[in-house]
Amino acid sequence: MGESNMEGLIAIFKSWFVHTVAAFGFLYVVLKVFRRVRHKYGRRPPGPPSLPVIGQLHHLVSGLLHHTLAKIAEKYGPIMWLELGAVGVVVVSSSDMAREILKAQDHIFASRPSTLFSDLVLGKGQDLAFSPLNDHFRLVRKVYTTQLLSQQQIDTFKDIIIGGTDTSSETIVWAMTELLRHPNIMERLQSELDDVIGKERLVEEADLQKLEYLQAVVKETLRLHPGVVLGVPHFSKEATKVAGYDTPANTREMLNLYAISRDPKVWENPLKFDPSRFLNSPIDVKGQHYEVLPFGSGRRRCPGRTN
Ligand code: HEM
Repeated sequence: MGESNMEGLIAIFKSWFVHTVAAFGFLYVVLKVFRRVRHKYGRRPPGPPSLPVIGQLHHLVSGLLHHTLAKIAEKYGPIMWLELGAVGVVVVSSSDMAREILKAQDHIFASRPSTLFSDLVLGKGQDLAFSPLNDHFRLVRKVYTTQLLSQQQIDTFKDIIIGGTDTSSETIVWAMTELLRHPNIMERLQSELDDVIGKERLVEEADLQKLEYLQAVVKETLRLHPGVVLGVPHFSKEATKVAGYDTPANTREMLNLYAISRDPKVWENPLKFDPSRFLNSPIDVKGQHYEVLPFGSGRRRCPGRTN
């Protein structure tokens, strides 16, 4: 091998060496930056592709929000991370994830976000529904449940309580709609009322225990048509982990109550209005069973829910 060939080989080796070292150096820096970013933001729940500035807002512009979110969840799973402009939102669409948020980590997720509406109209979290989780909340909640919503007070204030009028009347309208759509169910309900109450008097609260089928009709109505389809937004001040994913501090949580109670993995024939699924079933709608949560659950569950 001539001297010039040898020099050529050395030059190639040097250039290869320099490039390899540079490539490793670059990789090292990239990994360091990636690690730092990952450390800061963690492993977020999955979600649809986002755009600069608006985040994932463009996925939500058409259709009803709870329908759209249910559709997106079919692809990305029961816990999703959405950035709506500058606002980070965790969207929950299954009973297992709801149990995690409303039970296992209720102490972290039980606050409420401040919104323009709650600040301007409701006086910066002074009302119960939008109060952050603080001493004021605990006091108002106690007064609400022990004084304002005691049976005696309900009888007095029945017509002036604003919080639940829309939800309650909507539920009645949905029940009537489903009964008109299903004459056989209407007949069965009428025959229960005839047997237990008769035709001479109206139903009283004390009768409800004996009206099993009526209770099942109400539960099935609330399952298919929860009055507050996306619940009231929750807010977490602390960073935490849910199902192995990192959720950062100052995040809103949206519970798609509509999607949860129509989950085909939990409910057989979920779109069918069938009150008999609640007969002889331990599943109730009061917030202990995460398969159906029309009143939410945990610290922020609806205080207007009666027994
Ligand atoms: C069918 C009727 C109703 C439905 C479906 C319903 C549903 C709900 C839901 C889903 C929540 C949010 C729970 C959560 O954040 O986890 C809620 C909260 C609330 N509801 Fe109801 N509700 C109904 C009737 C009522 C009535 C009659 C009242 C008042 C008398 C009422 C007062 C409230 C209040 C004050 C909150 C906020 C509680 C808090 O943030 O601590 N609701 N309701």
